[in-house]
Amino acid sequence: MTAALQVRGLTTRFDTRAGAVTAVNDVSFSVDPGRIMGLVGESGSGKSVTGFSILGLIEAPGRVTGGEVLVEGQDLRALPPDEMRRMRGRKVAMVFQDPMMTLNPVLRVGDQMAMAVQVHDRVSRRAAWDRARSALETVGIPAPGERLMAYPHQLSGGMRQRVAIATALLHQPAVIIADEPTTALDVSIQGQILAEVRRLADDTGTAIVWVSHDLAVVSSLADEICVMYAGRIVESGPAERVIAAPRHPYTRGLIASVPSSHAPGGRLPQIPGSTPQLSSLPAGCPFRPRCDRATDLCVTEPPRVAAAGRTVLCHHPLEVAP
Ligand SMILES: Nc1ncnc2c1ncn2[C@@H]1O[C@H](COP(=O)(O)OP(=O)(O)OP(=O)(O)O)[C@@H](O)[C@H]1O
Repeated sequence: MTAALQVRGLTTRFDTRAGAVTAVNDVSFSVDPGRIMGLVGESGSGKSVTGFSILGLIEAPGRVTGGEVLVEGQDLRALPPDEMRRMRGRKVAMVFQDPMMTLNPVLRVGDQMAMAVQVHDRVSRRAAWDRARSALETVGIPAPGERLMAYPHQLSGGMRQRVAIATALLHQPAVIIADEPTTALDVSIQGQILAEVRRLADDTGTAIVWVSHDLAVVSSLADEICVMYAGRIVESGPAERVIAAPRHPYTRGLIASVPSSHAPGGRLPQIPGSTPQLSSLPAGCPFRPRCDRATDLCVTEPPRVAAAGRTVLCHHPLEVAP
């Protein structure tokens, strides 16, 4: 099976006053059709920059300096800018934390979704509205005909985010990059949307990259997980295995700090220290100053991939029972 999305060696740098920083450093992963990949890590780890880099949306002072982004086998980075624009929205779509990044406040939902259809496809207005209606149905919006007539401000936050997801679905893209789309919503609405997203991946075969700092959300939704730290993927693998038996000390720390993994009222352990400044990363392993397993080797040598079948960027990965 051709992967819906294959990212190889993606590297993105920003030229800042403090010097050049590598916000995305040799990132590789692939997502098959209908699968959901959760990209997790603390704030500043490079998740959003990864998403924007895939979509070719990095602007100065940033630049994608290397790597390949294959969508259904086609390298987006090799496309001329106008073809890349055509791919965006059609083959690869993005959903943001704030749905108003996608929605136009002065247009009815139906009008703007129909316009989004007609940007790429020459179909009648009627056919475009029909497609908008069925996209709303796909994300579980009740009474879609009424919602099409509404303006965005007449909808609840959860409903607006569903409309943004439906808009991303209009052209049946191979890949959707969703950047913290449920973070601003209350927990029950978030749960409903996550269930719809799971169903739409299964039903439509769209591959989804779900960017989140919230490991609890990602573990309930994703098939695979990639954990980012300081611009690198430090651990990746099937979601249930990564959660049940993390091998990177950073992943273990993230899991331990998820509230649901503890008795109510108990104090949550936090990973000591804070995320490093990309402009002044320590030599060796960037996680070393926060790691209780670090040795002299970690001070001098950057870690390499240390496990077969599962990526773990660590000199001293945790052992797991076979
Ligand atoms: N416009 C920019 N100029 C300079 N550096 C940038 C810029 N955008 C991002 N960076 C660098 O890239 C790093 C990663 O940012 P990114 O937004 O991808 O983090 P994130 O993991 O998505 O965090 P969050 O969850 O807070 O959005 C930042 O810490 C910063 O060093």
